[in-house]
Amino acid sequence: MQAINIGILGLGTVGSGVIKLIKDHQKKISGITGRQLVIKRAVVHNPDKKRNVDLSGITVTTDINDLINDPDIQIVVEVMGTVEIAKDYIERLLRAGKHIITANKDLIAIHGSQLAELADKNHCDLFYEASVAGGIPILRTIVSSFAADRIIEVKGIVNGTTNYILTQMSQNNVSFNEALKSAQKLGFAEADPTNDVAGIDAAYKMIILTQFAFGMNVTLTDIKTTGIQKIELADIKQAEELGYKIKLLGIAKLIDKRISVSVGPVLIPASQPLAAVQNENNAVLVTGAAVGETMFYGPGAGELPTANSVLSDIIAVTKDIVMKTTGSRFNEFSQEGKTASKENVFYPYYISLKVKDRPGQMLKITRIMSEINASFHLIIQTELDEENARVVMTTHQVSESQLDAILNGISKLKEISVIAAYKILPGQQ
Ligand SMILES: NC(=O)C1=CN([C@@H]2O[C@H](COP(=O)(O)OP(=O)(O)OC[C@H]3O[C@@H](n4cnc5c(N)ncnc54)[C@H](OP(=O)(O)O)[C@@H]3O)[C@@H](O)[C@H]2O)C=CC1
Ligand SMILES: N[C@@H](CC=O)C(=O)O
Repeated sequence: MQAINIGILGLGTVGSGVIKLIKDHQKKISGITGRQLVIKRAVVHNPDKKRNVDLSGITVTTDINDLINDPDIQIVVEVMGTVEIAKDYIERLLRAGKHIITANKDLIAIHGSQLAELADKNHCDLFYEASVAGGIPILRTIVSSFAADRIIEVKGIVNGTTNYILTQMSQNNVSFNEALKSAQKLGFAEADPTNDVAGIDAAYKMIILTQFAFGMNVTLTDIKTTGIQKIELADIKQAEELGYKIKLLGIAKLIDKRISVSVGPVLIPASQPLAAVQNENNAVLVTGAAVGETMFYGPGAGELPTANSVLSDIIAVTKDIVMKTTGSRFNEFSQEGKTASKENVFYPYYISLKVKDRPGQMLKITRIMSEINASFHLIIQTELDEENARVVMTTHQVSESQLDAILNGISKLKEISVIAAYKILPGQQ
């Protein structure tokens, strides 16, 4: 049987998983593609590192030129991370005619369009199924199964690390730092987890989902992004008492033909399927004008689930090579898009405050709210100590600009500080 020789950049969590899956499932893959997949070379940072994967038959190097200049290598899998170095390597590999598969959402969210053009020019495939929601095959599903529908909204839990941390805090009373450490040990977190906890990783994934679902390009600056670093256990518990789970949620939706994308902690009614998504699992809800609401659920991070998505890309490229159809874009959908203005994006909110010298303070907040025609749904006050109370209020629907005005007004009050202001997803608790 003819071989397809593959190069791999990175032998960490995902790279090791790719090698294991190719070894374990070779017979099935050969049966489907008519080719034997051979990992020929790997590029790493430290070639002397002990690895928990069988590397027999693979030449390990630190020099990208060993892959670029090897005429036998047809496909290169980039699972090393970074933006600028990965971009430089991939550009050189594409110019050398190698097909590229990457799990790197940072790179695709920032430079995806440019790389897709270069891939076109060189008649190469550029696929990145693993870059969004790890093991859930969401990108190819949107491309193929939603091709005829008009997508109205895509929302989901698209970061495994933060969902793992929130689950551990809520169910096992584990501290934020301890939960983050376990997520790192289990291979869910990025090499530097800052982007995970700050919501940036989820925002990158929402950029890619927005391109696939709406054909529109947005950038990080278009996305209001809030992380989970400041979430307090008291708010997680308070939300639960009110019938909600707090999850880091990405939401992309069309409002009057304009796109609104946000990432942040959101209160989800406990009866909603998204509220039941635990640990490193992800879920993406795609709402189409014709099909209605659909949900895709599965592991959003981790060695083998992510490797499975990479393998689905490898198989797609291999089939294209066999059929001589390489060079078509992963996502062909593209249209002009403008971002929705803050006046037009409405949600109810959960606002948690620390209030000193209580008498009279609530009146000041009521005044701020009534000045902009906003109203409370409920107010709960709990004692923190002799001087301070935690006041939690939920609002009726307010626009993002009204919310800004409320928070801005409160920030001018000496006695009150804002602990949290999170969207509430409408629905039955
Ligand atoms: N982990 C996960 O669950 C998921 C990860 N991803 C994405 O997949 C990619 C890889 O993630 P993951 O496997 O977790 O990362 P790891 O940190 O576990 O592994 C990174 C690998 O890349 C190598 N590497 C890093 N920088 C360089 C460099 N400059 N030159 C050569 N080699 C380099 C490292 O070498 P060495 O081992 O020698 O240090 C290591 O083998 C990232 O883009 C990530 O965002 C996507 C979905 C899920
Ligand atoms: N760090 C990411 C890995 C997958 O994309 C996450 O936690 O989701």
